[in-house]
Amino acid sequence: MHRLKMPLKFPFTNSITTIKKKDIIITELHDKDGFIGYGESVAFDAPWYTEETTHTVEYIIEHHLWPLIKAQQISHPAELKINNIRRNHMAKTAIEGAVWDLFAKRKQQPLYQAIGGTTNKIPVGAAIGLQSSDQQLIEKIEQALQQGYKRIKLKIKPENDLHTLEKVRSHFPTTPMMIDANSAYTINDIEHLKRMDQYHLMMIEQPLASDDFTDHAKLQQQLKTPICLDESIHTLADVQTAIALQSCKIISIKLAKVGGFTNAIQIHDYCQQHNIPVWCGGMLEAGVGRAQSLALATLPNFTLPADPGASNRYWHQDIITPEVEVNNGYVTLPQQPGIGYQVKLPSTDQKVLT
Ligand SMILES: O=C(O)CCC(=O)c1ccccc1C(=O)O
Ligand SMILES: [Mg+2]
Repeated sequence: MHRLKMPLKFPFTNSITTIKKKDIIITELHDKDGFIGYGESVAFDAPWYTEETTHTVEYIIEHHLWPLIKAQQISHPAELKINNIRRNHMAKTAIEGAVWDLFAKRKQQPLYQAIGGTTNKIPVGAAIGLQSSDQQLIEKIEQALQQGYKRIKLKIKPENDLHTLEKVRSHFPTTPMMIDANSAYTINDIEHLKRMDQYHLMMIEQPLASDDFTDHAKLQQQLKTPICLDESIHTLADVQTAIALQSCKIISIKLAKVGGFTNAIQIHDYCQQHNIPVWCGGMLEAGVGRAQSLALATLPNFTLPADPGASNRYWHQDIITPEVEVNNGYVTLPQQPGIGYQVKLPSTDQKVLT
């Protein structure tokens, strides 16, 4: 486990918190033949998005996950038995992602192909945090469009939301645009939220609480704008509940939320069978997590642009070479085995588990 601290280029603010730096754990998994797989913990240092933090991830890996898996004999990553550890999906992803990378490298295959991806060209969008003024927000959107991003996701919160959308839409009347509330509203805001229908947004992400499938269903019934669930979705059972209750029309899948590729693929397939489009949300990932999220987004039902874009959007310097680049709104994944990028890590703060 490599422990890194990476400062963001600029603070990223949502309805709950402001992120200025990330504490990241990169896992490095060795096999007896000398192959190396990498995984990433995308947890934050506080439990505002899910219950996990960088510290709980480190603890669970060292004291529970690694002891559980180190003697397991598997011939495919889907055989990994980690379900007797409840939840802790970010910790599991940091290990499971490394197992998949190692597996793909052993097969001499790009990770995206190993998981069943069908293209290496992924449309990506830009997520823009809350800004201190509308003018600043307009400038940030303009910059992102100039960098080639084709869809814009705005963080919102109840104060000023309609006013801001009015301003943004008057500057960018046709840009594909969506908003993410990170649970800032309640069902009592239903009349207020209905007024957002006039801004022809692609979706509103997670307007209500993360465990509130019934109120999301009530809201979706009255809202033309599609609801996308993010924080509500941790398991296939969550997806089944959301679809059965019609709590949303779109689902955001993140590896870290659902405990890795095997679960993410299952969720993707279920959504595809039920005509629910999915897209790959971002977690301000460093290079390893970014490459893995983008690999996931090559599955065929990821039909909407992904969050994870260019490395240099968030980082002064990423931990992979080459860095992830965006050209004309697309990331093109390399054809090298595994994640396809070289990982370069400082040798300073690491813990060896045997
Ligand atoms: O560009 C990104 O990585 C996505 C930014 C983002 O919206 C986000 C970042 C960190 C945690 C949660 C979220 C979210 O989608 O809610
Ligand atoms: Mg979100």
